[in-house]
Amino acid sequence: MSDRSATVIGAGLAGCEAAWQLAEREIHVRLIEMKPHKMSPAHHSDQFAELVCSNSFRGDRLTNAVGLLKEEMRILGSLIMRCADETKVPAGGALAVDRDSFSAHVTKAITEHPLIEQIHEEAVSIPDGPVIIATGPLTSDAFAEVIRSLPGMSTLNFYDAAAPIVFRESLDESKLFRLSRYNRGNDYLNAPMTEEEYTVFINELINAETAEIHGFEENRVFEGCMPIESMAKRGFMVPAFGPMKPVGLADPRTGKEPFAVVQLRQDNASDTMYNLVGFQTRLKFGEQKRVFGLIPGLEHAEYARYGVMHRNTFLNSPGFLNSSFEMINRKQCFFAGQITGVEGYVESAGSGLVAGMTLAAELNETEIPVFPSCTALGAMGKHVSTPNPNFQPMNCSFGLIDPLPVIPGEKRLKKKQDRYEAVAQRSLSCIRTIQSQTGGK
Ligand SMILES: Cc1cc2nc3c(=O)[nH]c(=O)nc-3n(C[C@H](O)[C@H](O)[C@H](O)COP(=O)(O)OP(=O)(O)OC[C@H]3O[C@@H](n4cnc5c(N)ncnc54)[C@H](O)[C@@H]3O)c2cc1C
Repeated sequence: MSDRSATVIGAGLAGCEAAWQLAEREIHVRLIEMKPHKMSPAHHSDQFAELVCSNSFRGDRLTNAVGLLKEEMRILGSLIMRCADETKVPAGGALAVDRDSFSAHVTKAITEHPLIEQIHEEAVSIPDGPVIIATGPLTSDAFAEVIRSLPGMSTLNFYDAAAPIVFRESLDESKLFRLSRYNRGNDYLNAPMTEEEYTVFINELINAETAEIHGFEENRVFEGCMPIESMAKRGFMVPAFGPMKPVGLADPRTGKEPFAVVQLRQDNASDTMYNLVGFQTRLKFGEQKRVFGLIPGLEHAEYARYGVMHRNTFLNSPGFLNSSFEMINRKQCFFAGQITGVEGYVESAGSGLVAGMTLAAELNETEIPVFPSCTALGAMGKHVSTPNPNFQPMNCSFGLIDPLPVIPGEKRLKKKQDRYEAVAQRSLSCIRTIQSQTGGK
């Protein structure tokens, strides 16, 4: 038995992946999971790596960022990807799984690993020594309080109320104008609307389908941050006096204030993503694309992240975690999964993989893997560790991964799919190098 050991708290997508990566590198793991004694409001099975909602791991092509992420994880020996591939069901270009079979495969692999010991209890303190905390978006209340009191912790969020974020290159900027309200600079992109356009938009908005509110997500939590569709339901002009107010935003092309305006604010340092200011929403994702596509300039908008309003415990990670998901103030204490500010099953497992590999290397005193931000795994690490006053959980997207460099004299690839393919190939070659330098069994 190995004399090097670590604790992993939470046997979800991230915790199982982290435990596996550690154990495969000869680290003895104590895996603490509160199920089945205590269940979060969304967990129902006694198996590990439970999929609490959809059975889809989303796109599986390399020209899709989450498809690239999956391939990186496969190369690095991911347990979650192996079990997902073993239990997949037909889903076109996506990877979907038989959820019970998937969880059963993960549970069996963890249970049969000789270096993983299972402890079925609720963690109510953080143990001394090397640890990875992966208790997820529905971390138990008592443990959330423990996390909240950690040194260096600025905020622990319990709800996620975010407006959609769109890729700049998908906007028709000929219909937008750049201006900050009252001429205080040029920081915002503004989509002006005529009265007719506003009327059509509001009618569609109030009739659009919204996502279901789970029993544990009481309505009252959303009062301080009202969804745009709820404002519109309160009165036709309410959005136009709220986030869509045109005051101080005269369109430079007409010299006049439009009837209403949608403001878009830069969302990342590389200026590739913009969020719709004040547009937090519970609309279903397809409805967001349809209804927000009525905003001039957003007809063909592609979404880096749809708006959401749901229960989600997550850290204000920038300044608290580094890009390997390790606490800046406490060496060998890592976080992994949705709690770090990544979003989605695959992203959660991916962060568990990075945390597990990194902690194993620290304990084994071998080369520490460094995931550059030209890879999907590295881009997620960069997202959670880069200072950002609007920090919000994010799915993996090409907007987060370093774009191809501009080489003077060389033509930029015209087609987006070709650019994504080139980004993916660059990333996979980098991941193969990391695997050859740091790989487990
Ligand atoms: C309601 C809901 C629906 C979602 N739907 C989707 C979806 O359809 N698709 C998608 O990609 N993502 C979805 N997500 C987001 C996210 O991808 C999943 O929540 C994902 O499971 C996160 O993985 P994780 O490992 O971080 O957490 P989890 O998979 O939730 O694992 C955390 C584990 O920690 C355990 N735990 C919690 N507190 C303690 C404690 N104190 N001591 C011991 N154990 C503890 C829990 O029992 C759980 O097993 C959803 C999230 C929620 C909340």
